Amino acid sequence: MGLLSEIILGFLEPTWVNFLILIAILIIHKEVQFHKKKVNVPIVGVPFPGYIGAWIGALYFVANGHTVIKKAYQSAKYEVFQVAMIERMLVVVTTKDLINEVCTADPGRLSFLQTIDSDFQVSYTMSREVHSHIWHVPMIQDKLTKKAMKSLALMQDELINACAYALGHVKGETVQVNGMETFLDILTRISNRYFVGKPLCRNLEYINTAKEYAKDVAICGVLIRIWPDWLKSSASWLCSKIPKNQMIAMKHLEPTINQRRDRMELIGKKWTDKPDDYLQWLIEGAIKNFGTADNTRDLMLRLMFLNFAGNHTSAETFCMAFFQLINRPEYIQPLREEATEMIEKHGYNSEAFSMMSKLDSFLRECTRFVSLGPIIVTRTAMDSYSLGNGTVLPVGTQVCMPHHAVHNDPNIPLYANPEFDGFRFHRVRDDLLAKNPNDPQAHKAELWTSTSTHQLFFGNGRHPCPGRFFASLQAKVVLHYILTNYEITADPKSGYEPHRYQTMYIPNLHAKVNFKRTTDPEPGVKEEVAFDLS
Ligand code: HEM
Repeated sequence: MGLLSEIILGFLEPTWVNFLILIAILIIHKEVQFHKKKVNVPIVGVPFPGYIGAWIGALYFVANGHTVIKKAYQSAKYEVFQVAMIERMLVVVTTKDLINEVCTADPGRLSFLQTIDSDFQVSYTMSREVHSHIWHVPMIQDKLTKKAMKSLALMQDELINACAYALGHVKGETVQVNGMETFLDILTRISNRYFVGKPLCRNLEYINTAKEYAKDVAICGVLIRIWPDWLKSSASWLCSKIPKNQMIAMKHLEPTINQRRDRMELIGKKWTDKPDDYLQWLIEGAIKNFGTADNTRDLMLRLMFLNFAGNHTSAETFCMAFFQLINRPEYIQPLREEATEMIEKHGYNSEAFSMMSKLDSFLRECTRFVSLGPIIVTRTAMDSYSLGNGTVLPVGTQVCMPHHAVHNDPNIPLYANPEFDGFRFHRVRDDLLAKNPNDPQAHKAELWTSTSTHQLFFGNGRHPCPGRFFASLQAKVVLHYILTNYEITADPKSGYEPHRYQTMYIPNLHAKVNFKRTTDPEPGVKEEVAFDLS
């Protein structure tokens, strides 16, 4: 064996010396990054200036990121500040003008895609191609939203089955479930009814893979990005779950894709009852873009990207709102009454749900009050970028905005009283309607899906979430169904406050909820669930 191979193999041994070498590499790498991307604004959350202080600050930030950012924003001392994280510094802008500037900046200079690339290490996790040619993204807003609005019956059908399966369908029976796990199951199944259709959306192995994907990508993104480029490929060995899940997804999707391609070739335009789901739009999109849909793996990766972008975000948001409802049961009755009134008036369709102003307000208030993290809309400087106030961001600097602090800022008139007020946004619409009953825009003011410098939950500017209309409709439909068919009660042993660490707020993953079915099961659902379980 050559000397070089012996040295390399030596490094693979799990010894203390090798561990210390790795830590040294990590520290040197962080130091180099720190100096290359030095921004001349105050660093908050560090006990004292300098290198050691930044390390202590970074460790403190893991547990207290939310308070560090909130306190810095509330102090009103800084237009721009930065925080130390383990793998990098992060710049935060606080004024309305700077927030607007970053949101609307030229993506070639302050890039969203580069942020996704470095945060989730796309080349090692989701594949470079899916990320560099994103022809599948516009379909979310164009086709998926329209399809969901038009065919609510599909959502209802999947929901009835998923709830019967997860929450029980026997009248009078109480089932206790883990909230987050259950909502992730239900919402992933519903989304996949629109992504791939039946029967795949009820295949337990496929759904499990679709659920796991986002978590794996997020974890692996962190595990890989902390290392210098030359070590990333080796670090990606730690992430064997992603290729494994891609293989499982391929196992389930390939036969369906082949079958659809064959039918398209054979029947062509005369195929009148062809599926109308995201997978089909992908196949047709590939043919339109490249003249062929032969690259099955590419189609699978794009579909899994959709699962990455939509499942956990929707489930965490829903769960977070649900836990707040559990803490505030006085909202249940008014929400039920409004839903009944709107469905009686408009029928069970997307219009009725779009007119449930109290429900929309409640959901937005939950996401304002708790949220999924302290920061949002992170952008990476592609060249040296001067912000409007003169702050220079060197190449590679990440800049973001403190949306949770903004959403709780009493100086913004809409949030003058930042305490929880579930119908805050409903009243805005009500006031507008009282002033001008014929104003068709009044119903659309300050909706949950609105985006602005003071409503940043779904992003704002160049890259607002294209899935937000789908996610909003889905959350409303699911919440309405649960409120009309189950009695919900808190588990006295569970806490419903979110876990908060670094730049993430996650609903309490251990919290349980009791669901008591109050209505008879829908016809046929019992048999269908039994069949799906077999
Ligand atoms: C409540 C659930 C959701 C939340 C809170 C959420 C949040 C966000 C946010 C904040 C952004 C913008 C990030 C930025 O500007 O930096 C975003 C982008 C995105 N979201 Fe969502 N999202 C949700 C649901 C969904 C769903 C259901 C889908 C797909 C069906 C989706 C697909 C995407 C995609 C593809 C982007 C990137 C857009 C682009 O490249 O311009 N999201 N999401």
